[in-house]
Amino acid sequence: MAQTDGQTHPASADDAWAHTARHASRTTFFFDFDGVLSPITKKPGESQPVAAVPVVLERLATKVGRVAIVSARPVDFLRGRFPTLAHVDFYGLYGLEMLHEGEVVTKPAALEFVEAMRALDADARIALREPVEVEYKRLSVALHYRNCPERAAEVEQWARERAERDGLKIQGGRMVVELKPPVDQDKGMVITEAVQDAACGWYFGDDMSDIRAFDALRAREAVDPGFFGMAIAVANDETGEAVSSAADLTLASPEAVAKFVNDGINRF
Ligand SMILES: O=P(O)(O)OC[C@H]1O[C@H](O[C@H]2O[C@H](CO)[C@@H](O)[C@H](O)[C@H]2O)[C@H](O)[C@@H](O)[C@@H]1O
Repeated sequence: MAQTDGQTHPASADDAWAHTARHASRTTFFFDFDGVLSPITKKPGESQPVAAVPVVLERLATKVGRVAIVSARPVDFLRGRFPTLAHVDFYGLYGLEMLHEGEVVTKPAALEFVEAMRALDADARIALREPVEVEYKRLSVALHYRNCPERAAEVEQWARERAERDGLKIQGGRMVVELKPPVDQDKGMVITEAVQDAACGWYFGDDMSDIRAFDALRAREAVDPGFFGMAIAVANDETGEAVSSAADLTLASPEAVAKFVNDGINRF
C-alpha cells in the first residue's frame, strides 16, 4: 500500500490508531464515497463500492463510536449502494440530507429549490447534450465532462451563467461542475457538528470539497487540545496535490482504504 507522510500534522498513522484505541467509543470515522470507497468510473451511475468495503465498515462500526459516509450523492443513492449496512450513518448532498431512523431528512432551506433543479436538469440536457452527462440529484445537478474533457470550459461557462441567473452556488469536482442551492452547507459543517463531543475524528476524502472536512478537524483540534483529527487523502491525478497536501496521509486507492482500515481495526 502506498503511503506518504503529510506535512500539515505531526502525527503518524500509528499515533492516530493508538489514540483511536484509547478513545474508541468517542471516535468517529467519516468517509467520502466516490474515489474513496468506490473507484472512479466513466459514468456516475456505474460506481460501486470496493467489494471489501461494506464488511470493513460494519466491523469498524462495532469498534468505534460512529461511522458515517459524507457524500455529494443523495442519501437514497448511498442506501442503494450499501443495502447491508445497518450501523453506518449517511449524509448526502454535502449534508443537505441525512438519514435519520430510516427516513431522509432534508435541510428545510434547500427544499424550495426542488423545482428550480428540475428545470435546470431539463435545460442542461437540451443545452449541453451528450457526451456531457447531466446527473439530477433532486437538490442539485451535476454536469459531468469526464467523457469529453475538451468541453470543460463550455460546460463550466454554462454552469456559471445558470448559477448567476438562478442565484445558485457552484461546486467544482473531478471532471464535474455542480449547481447547488444557495444554502450554507458543506462537508466541513457536517464534521464540525458531528465531532462536538468526540475525542477523535478521521476523515477520508479525495476531492476539493473534502478539504473543508479536513479543515473542520483542524479547527476542532485548535479549540480542544484533547481532540485528535486524522485527515486521509486518496490519491488521484485530477486534483493534483491540493487534497494530498492538506492531509496527514495519502492512500493509493479505494482498495487501499479498505485494507488500511481493516488492518487498523486489527490493532484493537
Ligand atoms: O462526495 P462524493 O461522494 O465524492 O461525490 C462527488 C461526486 O462524485 C460523483 O462524481 C465523481 O465520480 C463519478 C463516478 O466515479 C465520476 O464519473 C465523475 O467524473 C466524478 O466527478 C458524482 O457523480 C457527483 O454527483 C458527486 O458530486
